[in-house]
Amino acid sequence: MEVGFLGLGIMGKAMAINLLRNGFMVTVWNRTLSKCDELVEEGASVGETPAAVVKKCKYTVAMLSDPKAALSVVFDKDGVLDQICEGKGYIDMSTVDADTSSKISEAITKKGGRFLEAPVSGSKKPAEDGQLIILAAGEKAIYDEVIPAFDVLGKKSFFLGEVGNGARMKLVVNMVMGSMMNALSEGLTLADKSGLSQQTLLDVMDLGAIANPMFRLKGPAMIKGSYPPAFPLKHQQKDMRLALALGDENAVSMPIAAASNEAFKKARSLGLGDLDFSAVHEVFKCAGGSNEA
Ligand SMILES: NC(=O)C1=CN([C@@H]2O[C@H](COP(=O)(O)OP(=O)(O)OC[C@H]3O[C@@H](n4cnc5c(N)ncnc54)[C@H](OP(=O)(O)O)[C@@H]3O)[C@@H](O)[C@H]2O)C=CC1
Ligand SMILES: O=CC(=O)O
Repeated sequence: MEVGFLGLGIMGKAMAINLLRNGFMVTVWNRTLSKCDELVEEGASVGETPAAVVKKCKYTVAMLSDPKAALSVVFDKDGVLDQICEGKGYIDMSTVDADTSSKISEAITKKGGRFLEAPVSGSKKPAEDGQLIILAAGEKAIYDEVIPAFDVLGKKSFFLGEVGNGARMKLVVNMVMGSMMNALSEGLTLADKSGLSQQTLLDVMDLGAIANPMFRLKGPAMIKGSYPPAFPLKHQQKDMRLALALGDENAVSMPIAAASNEAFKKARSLGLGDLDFSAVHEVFKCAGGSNEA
C-alpha cells in the first residue's frame, strides 16, 4: 500500500518510520523539509508540497500540531485540496476539535475524496513501538481499507461513528490526562514541602488503586526536574483549551480542567511550552515557594 505522510514531528516521524519498516511505501512531506532527510534514509520518497503527496498516493495521513496547522495544510496553496479527488482518501490523525475536523471533511468530500479523522492516544514511545490507541471516525469504508496501516501504528483501533466523535473522544481523554498530571505535580510538591520523600509517595501510589503507567513513567523524572519532550506541554494546553470549549458547548462545568488549563498556561508563560507536559510541575514548585525560612 502506498501512503502519503504529512507532518514529521515527534509523532509523525515515529509513525512514518513504522510504516516504512513494515513494508509500506511512504511519501513524506514536512513544512520544514529538512526533517524528511531521516525518513529518506529509511526508504521514504519526498513530496515537495502536500498537493504533490496527495497526487502520488491513494491514502494520505496527516499528523500536525493543532487546528491551525491542520487547516493550513488542507486549504492553503499547494495543499491537500488541490489534488484530492474521487478514489483518494485523507486521514487526519492530529488532535483537533470537532469543528476543524468537520470543515476538513466537508471540503474533502465536496471534491469527491474520502475522509477519516483518527487522533491517537499514546505518546512518543507507543508511537515508536506501534502501540497507539486509534480513535477513528468518519467514513467506515476507508476505515476498513486502512486497517492494515492502523495495525502497524497501534495496538487497538476504535471506530466511533460520525466525524467529530474521534476528536471529541481524544479531547475528553486528554482533559483527564492533563488534570491527572496537575494532581501528580501538586502531590509531589505537597509531599516535598511537608517533609516527605517524593519517591516514597510514588512507591505508595504505585501499589494502590491510583497506580497508573503515566505516574510510573513520568514521576521519577519529575522529581529530578527533568522534562525531555515526549508530549509537548504546548500541545497539552491546546487540548485542555479545546476540551474546555467542548464543555462550554455542552454546558458541562469543568472546574478541575479549568484550573489545570491555567497551570499549563502559566507553564507556557514561563517558557516551558516545548518541554514535556510534565514540566507543569515547575509551576507548582514555584507556587509552593521555598521551605527555607
Ligand atoms: N507527542 C505526543 O505525545 C502526542 C501528540 N499528539 C498530537 O499529535 C499531533 C502532533 O504532535 P507532535 O508530533 O508531538 O508535535 P510536534 O510539535 O513534534 O510536530 C508538529 C508537526 O506539525 C507541523 N506544523 C506545525 N505548524 C504547521 C503549519 N502551520 N503548517 C504545516 N505544518 C505545521 C510541524 O512542522 P515543522 O517541523 O515544520 O515545525 C511538525 O511536523 C498534535 O496534534 C498532538 O496534540 C497525540 C498523541 C500524542
Ligand atoms: O496526546 C497525548 C497522549 O499521550 O496521548
